[in-house]
Amino acid sequence: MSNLELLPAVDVRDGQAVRLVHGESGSETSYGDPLAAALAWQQAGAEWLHLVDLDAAFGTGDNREQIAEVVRSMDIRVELSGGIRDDASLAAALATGCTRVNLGTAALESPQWVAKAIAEHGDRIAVGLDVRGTTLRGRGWTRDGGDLYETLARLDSEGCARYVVTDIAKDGTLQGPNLELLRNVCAATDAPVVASGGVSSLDDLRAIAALVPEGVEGAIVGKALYAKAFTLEEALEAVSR
Ligand SMILES: O=C(O)c1ccccc1NCC(=O)[C@H](O)[C@H](O)COP(=O)(O)O
Repeated sequence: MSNLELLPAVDVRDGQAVRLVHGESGSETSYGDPLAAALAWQQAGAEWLHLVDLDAAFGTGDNREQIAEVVRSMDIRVELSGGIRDDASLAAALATGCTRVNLGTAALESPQWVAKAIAEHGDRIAVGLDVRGTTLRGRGWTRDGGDLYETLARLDSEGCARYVVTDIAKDGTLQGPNLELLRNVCAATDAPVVASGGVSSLDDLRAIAALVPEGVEGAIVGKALYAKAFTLEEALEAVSR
C-alpha cells in the first residue's frame, strides 16, 4: 500500500475546465463545465480535488463565484490554487470551505505576508513551487521569482506545512513527471511534497508512489485524465498496491 494521495485537477479559465500546455495562457483545450468535471472525479472515487482559478493566476479576472460553488458541491477535500495573494483573496479562498490553499506568487513577492499566513493558518496553507530548472516562476508562471532551494529553506524556517512542486516544462505535456526534481526537493525538506505536472501513465503514478518513503504525499493529475490515458478508478487502484 503506497498511500499516495491522488488529486485530479480542475483548472478553470473563463468559466470552463481547461488544460494548458506548460501553463501557458492561450494554449487552452476546453473540457466543459468545471462542476461537472469535479463531480465526475468525485463519483469516480477521488478523495481530493485540485482546483485552480487560472484567470486569477494570470490576472485576467477570476472565477471566484463558480469556484466557490464547486467547493460547496464537493463532499471530498479540495486544494484551491490561483491568484491568492493578499488578505482579501486568502479570506475568500478559505471561506469557500476548501481544505487548503496553494500560495504561489505571494511566496515569491510577499514573503512576510506568506509567513503571517503560515503562522495563522498552519496546515491550511501549502506553497506551490513552480519551477523551470531550479528557478521559481510566479504571476501565472510568467515571471522569474528566485531560487527554488533558497525559497524552500526560507519557507521551511517559517513552518510551511506542505509544498506542491511543478516542473513547468512537464506540465500539461504528458511527458512524465520530473522524478529527479521531486527527489531533490524531498531531500531538502521534511515537509510533505505533492507532485504536479506531466503524469502520462499508470507507470508514472507508480513511480511517484515509490517516492512516498522519501516524502512525496500526493500527485496531481490533469491532462492524462482528460485525455483518457487511464481512468481515475485505474489510477486509484494502481497507487493502492
Ligand atoms: O496552479 C496554478 O496556480 C497555475 C498557475 C498558472 C498555470 C497553471 C497552474 N496550475 C496548473 C496545475 O496545477 C495543473 O492542473 C497540474 O500541474 C496538472 O498538470 P498535468 O497533469 O500535466 O496536466
